[in-house]
Amino acid sequence: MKILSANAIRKVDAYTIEHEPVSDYGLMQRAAGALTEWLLERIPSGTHVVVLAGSGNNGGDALVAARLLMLSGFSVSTYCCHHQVTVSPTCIIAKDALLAIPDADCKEVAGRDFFPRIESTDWVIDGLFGSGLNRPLQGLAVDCVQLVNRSGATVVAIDVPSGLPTDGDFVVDPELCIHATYTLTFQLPKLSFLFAEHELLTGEWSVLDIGLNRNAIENAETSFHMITHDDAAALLHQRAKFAHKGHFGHALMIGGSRGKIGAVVLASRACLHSGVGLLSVHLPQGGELVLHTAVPEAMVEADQNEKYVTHVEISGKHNAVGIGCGLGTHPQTAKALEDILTRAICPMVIDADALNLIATHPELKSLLSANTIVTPHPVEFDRLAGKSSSGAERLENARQWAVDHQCVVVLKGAYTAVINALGEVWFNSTGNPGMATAGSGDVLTGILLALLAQDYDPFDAARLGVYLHGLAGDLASNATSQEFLTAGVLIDFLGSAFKKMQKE
Ligand SMILES: NC(=O)C1=CN([C@@H]2O[C@H](COP(=O)(O)OP(=O)(O)OC[C@H]3O[C@@H](n4cnc5c(N)ncnc54)[C@H](O)[C@@H]3O)[C@@H](O)[C@H]2O)[C@@H](O)CC1
Ligand SMILES: Nc1ncnc2c1ncn2[C@@H]1O[C@H](COP(=O)(O)OP(=O)(O)O)[C@@H](O)[C@H]1O
Ligand SMILES: [K+]
Repeated sequence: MKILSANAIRKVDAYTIEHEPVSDYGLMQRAAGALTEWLLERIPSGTHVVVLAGSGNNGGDALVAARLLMLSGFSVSTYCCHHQVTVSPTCIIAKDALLAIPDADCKEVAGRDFFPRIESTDWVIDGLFGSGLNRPLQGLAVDCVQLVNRSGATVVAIDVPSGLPTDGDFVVDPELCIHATYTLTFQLPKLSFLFAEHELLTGEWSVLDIGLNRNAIENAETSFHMITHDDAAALLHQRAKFAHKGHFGHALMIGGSRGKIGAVVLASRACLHSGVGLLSVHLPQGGELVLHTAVPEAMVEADQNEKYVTHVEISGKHNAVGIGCGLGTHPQTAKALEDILTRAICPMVIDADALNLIATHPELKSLLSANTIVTPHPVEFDRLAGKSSSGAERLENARQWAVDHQCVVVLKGAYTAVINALGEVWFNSTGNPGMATAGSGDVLTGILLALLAQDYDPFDAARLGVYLHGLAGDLASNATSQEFLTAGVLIDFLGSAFKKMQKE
């Protein structure tokens, strides 16, 4: 699923109006119709609704919704905050249609004295600004936003919470933006909804289909996508009837240090449960018995050192290497990492402490082979690339890093971003906060290693892997709870996640 910029959406909008039997106002009615349908299923009957309409088409949507809610029997008070001298022609049509209803309550807000009174039991429909916002809010709009935010009312933002830039192209002061309970956005998700700092502003968001032209969407250029179930399912390889374990690769997992053997155990278990043919694990000698006991399916290559990894034999027998889980950052481990990066010729996934070592030994970056997968969480990424002051800035830095190092960057989070060496970004759509628990990143590394060993293209492996990982988390939390989720439980649900991806 594409994520389009405000500008691209405007073009799709215009194309739809030009090529389909629908006018500007017709499209607005469709949008407001979808919105009202959503609202009617949720607003308790008898609720007083306050509608705030700006002077653009977002305001027009709000005015059409106000009319539809009135016709459905709701008590609706509408306030027009015309922050511009020119009001959009479609917005004027919508307003005239509202005023044509007997008893329509529609007031102009000419200053603070005209502001509505908002009760905490009210529902507010925010149609002040949508995708046309091009700068931070000022003046009366700010006062209006703050009135809404302090009211305690349930707030439904149309398309985008007013004050939030659709593409995340400027940093928003939360005081200058609507804090929506729900955001109902049209047709496609918006980039700025995917940054952690905007959760307070968007609340729970969902996408409403308003039937914009499919061809126009297909032809629109963008670097941003969301991974859907169908996208991920299409990447899954089918297994041949006569396949044997040699067809599914021999992976080498390198990790663990004293006190952190569990990380490599989790990653190894996840790898074995993700279809790998053979798995060898290289870990400090002290962890050998633990690994044999916890993961009997794996072969163990113990390091000469008891507590940390110091030297790994890299041979041609391995199809993929994973390194980093619980690895520690001992100087001798840094040397071993340098040696591995120099000699390994197969695809690699690099996580956790291996990334921390690269951050403290930047000369190692030049040893990364093309299409290596790196899986930093935001703090690890900032160590690698320098601090970012916002989610949007970190995403841009990660794109640049992927291009500069010709790597696949998996920037982990609630909407994990998988970025290829061209700077194209695919955001994951599965997963939940139950996965914010120790070791869930190790599970991801195990999955990715298994897919690489099975000869998946690294960018495909990363997209499929993050989707499966999040899906396992969703299935686990639905069957138990987010609180109950541990990395081990996540592995237990990997089987069901793969099953959901297979063709019926
Ligand atoms: N694209 C679509 O698919 C559809 C869009 N519709 C609605 O149209 C909206 C976009 O409408 P518009 O392009 O008219 O834009 P808006 O209604 O978002 O904004 C109106 C105008 O305000 C001005 N403005 C921007 N930032 C400002 C600021 N900080 N202070 C004061 N003025 C500012 C701009 O000149 C902008 O054009 C969408 O968000 C959506 O709600 C729907 O009506 C129909 C379908
Ligand atoms: N709120 C969340 N929603 C969805 N996924 C999440 C959330 N929090 C964490 N995750 C996922 O869990 C994993 C955590 O990885 P990481 O921080 O490396 O954990 P650890 O170091 O404990 O193994 C990532 O894949 C991340 O995307
Ligand atoms: K809005």
